[in-house]
Amino acid sequence: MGDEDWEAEIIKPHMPSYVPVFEKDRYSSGANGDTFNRTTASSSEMNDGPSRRDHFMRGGFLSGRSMGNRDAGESNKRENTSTMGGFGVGKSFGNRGFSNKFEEGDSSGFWRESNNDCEDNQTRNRGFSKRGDREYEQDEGTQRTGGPFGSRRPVLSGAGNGDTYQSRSGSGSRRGGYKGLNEEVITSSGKNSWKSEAEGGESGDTQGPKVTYIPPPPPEDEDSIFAHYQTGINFDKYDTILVEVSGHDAPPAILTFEEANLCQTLNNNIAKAGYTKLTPVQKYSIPIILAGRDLMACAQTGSGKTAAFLLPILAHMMHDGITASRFKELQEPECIIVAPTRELINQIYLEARKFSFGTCVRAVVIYGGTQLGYSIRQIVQGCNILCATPGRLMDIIGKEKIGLRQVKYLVLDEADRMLDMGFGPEMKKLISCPGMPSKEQRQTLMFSATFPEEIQRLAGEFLKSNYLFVAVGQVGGACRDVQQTILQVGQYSKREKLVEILRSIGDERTMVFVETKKKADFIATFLCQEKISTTSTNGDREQREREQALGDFRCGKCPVLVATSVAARGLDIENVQHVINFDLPSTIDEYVHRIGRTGRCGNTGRAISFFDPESDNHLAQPLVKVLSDAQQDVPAWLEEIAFSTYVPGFSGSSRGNVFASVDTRKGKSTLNTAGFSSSQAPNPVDDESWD
Ligand SMILES: Nc1ncnc2c1ncn2[C@@H]1O[C@H](COP(=O)(O)OP(=O)(O)OP(=O)(O)O)[C@@H](O)[C@H]1O
Repeated sequence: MGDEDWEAEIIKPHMPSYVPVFEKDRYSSGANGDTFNRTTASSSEMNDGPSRRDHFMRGGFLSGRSMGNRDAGESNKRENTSTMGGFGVGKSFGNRGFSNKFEEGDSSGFWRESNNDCEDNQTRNRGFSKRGDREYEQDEGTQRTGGPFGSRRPVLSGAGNGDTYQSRSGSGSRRGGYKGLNEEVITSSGKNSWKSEAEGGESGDTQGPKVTYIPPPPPEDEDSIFAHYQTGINFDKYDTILVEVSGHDAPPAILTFEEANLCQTLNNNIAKAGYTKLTPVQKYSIPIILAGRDLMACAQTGSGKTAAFLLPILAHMMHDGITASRFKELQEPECIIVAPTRELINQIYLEARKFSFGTCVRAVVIYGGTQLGYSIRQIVQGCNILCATPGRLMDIIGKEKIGLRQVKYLVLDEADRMLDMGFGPEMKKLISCPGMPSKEQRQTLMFSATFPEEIQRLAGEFLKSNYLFVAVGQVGGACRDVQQTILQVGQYSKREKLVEILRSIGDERTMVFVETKKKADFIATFLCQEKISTTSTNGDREQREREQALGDFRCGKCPVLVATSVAARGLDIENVQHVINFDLPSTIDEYVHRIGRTGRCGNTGRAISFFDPESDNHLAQPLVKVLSDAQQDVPAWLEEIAFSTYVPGFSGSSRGNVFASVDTRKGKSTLNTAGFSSSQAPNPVDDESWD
């Protein structure tokens, strides 16, 4: 595939100038061989017949009927030349503009490692994230070795940034905004130095253009604040999901919002938000948080975890009174919420703003890729709930724009991500910051749909020893409202298959996940060329572009969003009916989060994943488990691959890398058919295990 002519494939489409230019030699070797005009799907894909392997049944894999998406027709509903320009609204790609040099004048040592938000951290993960964000690792690989598109040079032309190659940094750093520990900059003095995005951006450091982006303010009218989508037909089925609470003296669950005894304003806001009934995670978490207990809660994607922590925190704040006022010079928020991506933290902020509507509680959001001065101005106007991505939060703390002494609630959303090798060090620094109340003095709350055991152990450092653990359904399990299909598609057939599926889908909103940032751009351009209205978001795009892309997708202007894992977690977008894993992620947890962008809040959705036996075999076994546990059909060929790559002891015992099946304090566990655990041996949380 080395001599594919990529330029020939990306013939100048009738698109606005914003679409990135793909230079021939930068894609020419096409290492992934993703040839556009190939016609045949993998023949094995046609063979996923109903045969079953008894050994899999014995091995704990449930079998269903074979499946496969054969119904992808040739409908051309998506064809719409007038919308081709959906991808890439705004400026050209690549000219990201933050300094990646860290010459922080702040004295504290930890600033040396401070960095920016989610993706900054994810970028920083490259090379040492245990859980592997292929987007970033792959991108770095691309820089070094030619990567999936066979380029030795940066792929997207960066207007004006010169694309200076730095040996240890990924593309993101050059394009601004995505730097991290591995983005060392050698200063003129010859010393290594580190500079936060904010520093570079605000100080006008020559390493990159200033970050001047000020996000548009969200609509202020009540209708917009309380806009919501309808719960789906399966919302009531949530009641049948089993819940396990572990830890001592757990308060009983509540069954209705009334039982929570919230103040009238909160109740009004809940009603205006269209919430009439609690979801299981809310039934259990709200009383636990109201009782002042620390909590680690794990519940399926789209099942209302955000309100599960926001409502009781707000209730406490309303009850106890708040101290922050717009007239105070140093703002001291009572609550800090952190999440791994800019878009997700913005979404959480909007939820906080909704539920605190008409109260004296003021929520503020700050995240990377926006002007630091803007973040500061938001804070100084009064800040009770600070929603932040980690990098921007540490920048603001370092600049002494907030004090931490009043922090009573620390929330880690997508907590397993926040504690992994990428963000974990940052979080550890946060809890060690001067003024931050100790874990005994604050309430710490962690939420996610996945919670690997090793991450649960790390969490002990953040939580009081008597924290409660709530598991709704199967921890790490996929949402059952998502119909999952795995197709065997070799890398050379993926694009053709994607187009076939998208054409059969018509205008239904679809998220397409790919492995690398550059591939996201490329596939989006390719789809536009195919007259499928598409936009794209990934860590190489400027924040303004990311928000524009998400906005275009949300409002339906572009029904297809091509994204990297940056969009895998937390995003709650109405009416996403399909998720397509063009590339499977490197971990099964990421798969669970990705497909959770559809099938939310009782609605149904579909997820189609391209399984490439050349690269995805390591996922066969966990995939079979996830499919089986979610009562989905398991293709025979997938079982076969899973069996041939069988790892003894995998099934349910030491998930570690597969399922955090239970509260780790209970020891190794097995899952019964209902998805609940039985403890076998004590394995207390190891407070010392963080390193
Ligand atoms: N009790 C409820 N009644 C009606 N709608 C609800 C209720 N709770 C939450 N929702 C809605 O359900 C959707 C999903 O909620 P949310 O984003 O909090 O899910 P989540 O569990 O955090 O998902 P993820 O794991 O993907 O982050 C949101 O639109 C939210 O407003």
